[in-house]
Amino acid sequence: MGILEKIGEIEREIGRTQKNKATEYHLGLLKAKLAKYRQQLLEPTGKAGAKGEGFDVMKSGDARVALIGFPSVGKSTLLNTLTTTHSESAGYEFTTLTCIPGVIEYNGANIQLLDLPGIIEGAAQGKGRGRQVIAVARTADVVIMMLDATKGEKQKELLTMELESVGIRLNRRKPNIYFKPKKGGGISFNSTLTLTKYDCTSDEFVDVILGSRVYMPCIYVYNKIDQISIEEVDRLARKQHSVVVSCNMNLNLDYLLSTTWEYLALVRVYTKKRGERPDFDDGLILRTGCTLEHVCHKIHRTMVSTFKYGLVWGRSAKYSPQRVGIHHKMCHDDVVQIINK
Ligand SMILES: Nc1nc2c(ncn2[C@@H]2O[C@H](COP(=O)(O)OP(=O)(O)OP(=O)(O)O)[C@@H](O)[C@H]2O)c(=O)[nH]1
Ligand SMILES: [K+]
Ligand SMILES: [Mg+2]
Repeated sequence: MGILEKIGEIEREIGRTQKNKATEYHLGLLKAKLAKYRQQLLEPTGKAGAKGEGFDVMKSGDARVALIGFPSVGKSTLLNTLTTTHSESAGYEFTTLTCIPGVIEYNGANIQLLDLPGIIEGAAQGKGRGRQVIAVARTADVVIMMLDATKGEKQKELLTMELESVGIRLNRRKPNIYFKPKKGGGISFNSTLTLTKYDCTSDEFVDVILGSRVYMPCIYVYNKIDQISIEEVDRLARKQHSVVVSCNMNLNLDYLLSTTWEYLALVRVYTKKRGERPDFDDGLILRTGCTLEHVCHKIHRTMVSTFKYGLVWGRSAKYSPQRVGIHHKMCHDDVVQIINK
């Protein structure tokens, strides 16, 4: 019998079995068996699979967020709640076997949210399809590490180690160092600031030398808070970079969205024509720290060459409107009018 048939058989048996105290143990065994077979589906088979096909999904929208976590923490439930896409969610592990993209609309931006298979210890070495999952995470602008609030802190440590082992640095700043190889061998390095003993650890230095490191913002999302005490919720909510939610009960998901927006570091800027009202239905989505030059580029590639000055209303303006040059830094929800030569 093939794996798929075995899976089908167990699923049918689970479907037939009434849920009650007497069958609880038996159902548990069935789910464990199901998870085992589903995990085998994830394992690379034969030569072709050894390399493992990637989960390449086209990038779309203004930014990308990847969902990383152990099996059954509720990743698919989150995707189902926040987007119109459906991803199978169920009470057994390895329900999701591939990458499923959905879209969150927030502040006028389209944010691509990627549901992924659960990863397990050893993922970075290729266990499950861990490598492929992690490869997708690398392409994201923000990682949401989903954790089961009813389980210990161990999951966070293990996942962080898996990601670290392949060069993904979470919530850490890229050290301010650059280097160039010297002609006669060796390297010379330089810092953009004066280094003190504490500015850069030897590990960070190795990171810079080896390159291929990615520094990513990460939100630790503790799901299933409906299952824990209020004191415990409070404790988890106070942790750095953490948000507590219940995907099933729709608790605190608004806060998760606003935190995601903040970590994505996006801003929305509106444009207006002379004598007209701003078009509040159609903002431009840019990165925090962008200047009027970025805005011009976003409107049209030739805009910069004809730019004379800008008029800005909003938080970046000292008074409204303020006449500004091309290097003016924009704030979220600013309105700008561009005057051409
Ligand atoms: N109590 C509780 N259960 C939840 C919550 N969110 C999800 N679940 C349950 O957790 C189980 C797993 O949910 P999934 O969405 O399939 O989890 P997943 O992380 O996508 O799982 P895999 O794809 O197998 O890795 C399901 O039975 C969900 O109903 C929550 O907020 N509270
Ligand atoms: K599951
Ligand atoms: Mg899933």
